[in-house]
Amino acid sequence: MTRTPVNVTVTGAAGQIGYALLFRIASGQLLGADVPVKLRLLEITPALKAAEGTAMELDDCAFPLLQGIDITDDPNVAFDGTNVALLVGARPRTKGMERGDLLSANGGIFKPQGKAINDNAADDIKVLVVGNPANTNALIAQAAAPDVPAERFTAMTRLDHNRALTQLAKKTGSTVADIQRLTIWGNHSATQYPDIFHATVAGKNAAETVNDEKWLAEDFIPTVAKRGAAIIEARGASSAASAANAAIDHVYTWVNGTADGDWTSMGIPSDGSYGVPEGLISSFPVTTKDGQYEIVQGLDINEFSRARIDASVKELEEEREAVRGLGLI
Ligand SMILES: NC(=O)c1ccc[n+]([C@@H]2O[C@H](COP(=O)([O-])OP(=O)(O)OC[C@H]3O[C@@H](n4cnc5c(N)ncnc54)[C@H](O)[C@@H]3O)[C@@H](O)[C@H]2O)c1
Ligand SMILES: O=C(O)C[C@H](O)C(=O)O
Repeated sequence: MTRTPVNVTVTGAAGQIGYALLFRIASGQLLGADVPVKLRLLEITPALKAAEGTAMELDDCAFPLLQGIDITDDPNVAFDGTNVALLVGARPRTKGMERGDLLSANGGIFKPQGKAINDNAADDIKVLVVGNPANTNALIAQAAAPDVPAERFTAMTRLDHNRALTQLAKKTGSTVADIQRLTIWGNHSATQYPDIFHATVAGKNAAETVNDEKWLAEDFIPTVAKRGAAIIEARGASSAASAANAAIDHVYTWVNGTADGDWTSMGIPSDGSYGVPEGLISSFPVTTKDGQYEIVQGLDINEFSRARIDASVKELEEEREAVRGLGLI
């Protein structure tokens, strides 16, 4: 039976992440190896020609699942009938900046895009915000889309999750496949909290296996939280292939489900769980099934974790106040 193609919109399609992302979407890695896709590429006018070049290369791959590519600088066209929207297009930070420094530069992009999603997208729209500061940009887009269920707007902390998996695997001499139930809490920023207290390595509690609070506080957490800056320092440009990979992972897991007994991390609107004020888009441990996610409930949060979750949530509240002040929500 022929399946109806899923419309996938990628903003910032001519950028670094766009280039690493589009070919993987078209090859079936975003939604599944049997799901045909139509791509919509949104760019600013001066970058349309570059986006056309990428589309030519997509054509030249002859991907069996790719059933069309539209390129536009009009958000209303880009989000028309869209089922999955990847909001990547935004200015990346450069050396010495924090992601929050991008609030006013990038915040203005997400309000009109949120409105265009509200007015044009398909009823089952799922949105992933990658452009930084991702959590608060997701909040801005969501606020501009009152007709779309709030929980469809998510922000990417899967890159942080993947970074934490690898650091923990290295420390414990295991592989990432041995690790389950790791959590990123809070903001995709230097205040984020990668939590290993509920994680397992080969079935054993990760924090007990590591048994080294100094490493946790002084090595693991800062390495994960500041990895984006370390990549910028090393590459002279922000992460691109690993960010695209995380975007693929985020949507694939949202649509296709988490493995039994495991969970993942997603930036999602808080329902008040774990003391995170309702409505803030904060990272939580989530399970997914049938295209829906649920926050993992009932985890014991120790003092070490509580202080760090609270600090990141405080930053999210400050960002929310800042964008309120800018009239973006
Ligand atoms: N959440 C994460 O984990 C994560 C990881 C890596 C990068 N990022 C962020 O992703 C964003 C993109 O990074 P990049 O390296 O691809 O940047 P880039 O500069 O290479 O590309 C950005 C693209 O967005 C386009 N763009 C700008 N305004 C737009 C608009 N209004 N509509 C559509 N397109 C628009 C630009 O023309 C450019 O082609 C940055 O904000 C970066 O900080 C987030
Ligand atoms: O750090 C950045 O500015 C880019 C991205 O958010 C990352 O985490 O690599």
